[in-house]
Parts: sequence; structure tokens; C-alpha cells
Amino acid sequence: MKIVCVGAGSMAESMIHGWINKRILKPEEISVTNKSDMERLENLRDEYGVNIVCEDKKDLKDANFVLLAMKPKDIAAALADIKDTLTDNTIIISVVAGVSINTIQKHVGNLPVARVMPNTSAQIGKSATGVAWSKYVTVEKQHDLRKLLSSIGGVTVVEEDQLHTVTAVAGSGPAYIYYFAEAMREAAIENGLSSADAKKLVRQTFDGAAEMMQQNDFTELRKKVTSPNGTTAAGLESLENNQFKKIINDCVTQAAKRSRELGKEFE
Ligand SMILES: NC(=O)C1=CN([C@@H]2O[C@H](COP(=O)(O)OP(=O)(O)OC[C@H]3O[C@@H](n4cnc5c(N)ncnc54)[C@H](OP(=O)(O)O)[C@@H]3O)[C@@H](O)[C@H]2O)C=CC1
Ligand SMILES: O=C(O)[C@@H]1CCC=N1
Repeated sequence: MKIVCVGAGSMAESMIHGWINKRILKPEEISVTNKSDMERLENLRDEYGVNIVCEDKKDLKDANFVLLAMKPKDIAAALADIKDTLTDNTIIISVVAGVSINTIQKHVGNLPVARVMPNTSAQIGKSATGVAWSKYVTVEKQHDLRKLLSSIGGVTVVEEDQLHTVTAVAGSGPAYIYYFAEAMREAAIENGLSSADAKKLVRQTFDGAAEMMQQNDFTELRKKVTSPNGTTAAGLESLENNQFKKIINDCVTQAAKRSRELGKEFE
């Protein structure tokens, strides 16, 4: 198995980390390249044992997968650079937000392209990943792709257009959770806890709740915490009065809208 990561930033590193940890790929089966930051590639090589793609791009020619992991504004230049080395033996996996399979195929022709939306929890094998693929991805290749993606988390196959929402919920989602955790920590400190205790208690609360949510209905869980006329009811009332659900709805809607815009901007 051989995978070449074109783009070697946060998302590529999270996936590389996950694949190596889960032993689905050996470090020597992974190669990395980027636009210009050689120091970054050397750091990845030193940390994970991966290869750096040579000048002649030989690695790309016989890759089973090519991961496109650059910002949407950079995808056209990146594809122009590699398109002559790609064949239909390779599955192109794009994690680039918004950019459609059709746009990618306009650059590379009718090659097997999968549009994938993972998140950075891939690093610990816990991504929530959405995927859609072009008709050129054969059943056998679909199988290989699902195996690769499921090694770094859950995989949900969706219609391509739904990937904008997947991006808004699952791709960007960890950042909302971290923001919520930051806010909880700040509020805990303001209400009298030490910074260390606030951090520890928030971390443990998120950890426990995340695990509980794996097996139980979210609403049932919430009801079990909420005593009539108690503290949780008072806290939740404040969330409701401040239109928490509307805030979250706007957040997801705006993120999905931005994904569509990015797709149009760079099509
Ligand atoms: N971060 C996240 O949580 C998630 C990100 N994504 C998507 O992943 C993609 C990458 O995001 P992220 O990793 O955060 O971004 P980063 O900015 O961390 O990394 C971008 C990478 O792309 C490289 N690059 C830029 N231009 C080219 C080029 N022409 N050829 C080859 N490589 C190039 C950069 O190289 P150099 O440093 O040399 O310029 C850099 O290695 C985005 O499209 C994003 O939408 C998807 C899901 C989650
Ligand atoms: O912020 C972004 O555009 C990317 C896509 C999903 C997460 N990060």
C-alpha cells in the first residue's frame, strides 16, 4: 500500500498519525509533499518516519491513494503540478472543504476521485468522516477506501451535496466543542475555581459525557441530569433564554454556507 499526501498541514498530519498508530499503514508507505515548507516535511519525516516526495514525483506514479490536503485556494495549482503523474490506478482523496468532485475532475480528467470530510480526531482514530465518490471509483476501490478511512474513525457515506453539512457539523465540529470547553473553563474560573481545577473538571465532564452519548439517547441523558427546580434546570433555562439552539443552528448554517461558497469560488 502506498499513499502520497499532497499538502502536509494539520489535517494531513492528523490522518498520518492515525494511520500509523492504527498500523493500517507503515511509515515507509506514506510520502508527503507541500508547496514550499521543506522544514515542515523534514519534521514530519523525523517524527513519523514518512518519506518526502522527490523532485521527480516518482512516488505519485504508483500510489494507491493520493491525499489532497491543501486549502481550497491552492487546489488548482497543486493539481496542475501533479496531474500528469496520476493514473486511474490511484484513488484521489480530497479533504479540501467545499471543492466538488466535478471541479477536481475538470483538472485531472475522469479519474477515481473521493471527496472526504474527516476531522482532526483522526489522530486518535476517532474522526467522524463523511465520504462521497465519483462513478470512476470501482466497487473494489470503494472497499479499499472504506478500509483506509474506517481505520481513523467512523465513516458515513453521503450524497456529495450533503458534504457541506457534514463539513459544518463534523469537519468543523471539534472546534465548536473546544470553544464550548474554553467558555466552560472561563466561567468556572470566574465563579471561583482555580485554573487547574477548572481545566481538570471540564475535561473530565466532556470525557464522561462523550462516552455516555455513545450508548444513550442525548435527550434522555439530559433529562436524567435535570432535577425539577434544580441547578441544571436553572442553567438550561439560561441557555434557552439566550437562544442557545438558534446560536448553534446559525453556526452550522453559516459553516455549511461557507463550504458552498468555497466550492463556487474555486470551481
Ligand atoms: N484542519 C482541519 O480540521 C480540517 C481541514 N480540512 C481541509 O483540509 C485542507 C487542509 O487544511 P489544513 O491541514 O488545516 O491546512 P494547513 O494550512 O495546515 O496545510 C495546508 C498544506 O497545503 C500545502 N499546500 C499549499 N499549496 C500547495 C500546493 N500548490 N501543492 C502542494 N501543497 C500545497 C501547504 O504547504 P506549504 O506549507 O508549503 O505552503 C500545507 O502543507 C483544507 O482544504 C481544509 O478544508 C478538512 C477537515 C478538517
Ligand atoms: O475551517 C475549515 O475550512 C476546515 C474545514 C473543516 C475544518 N476545517
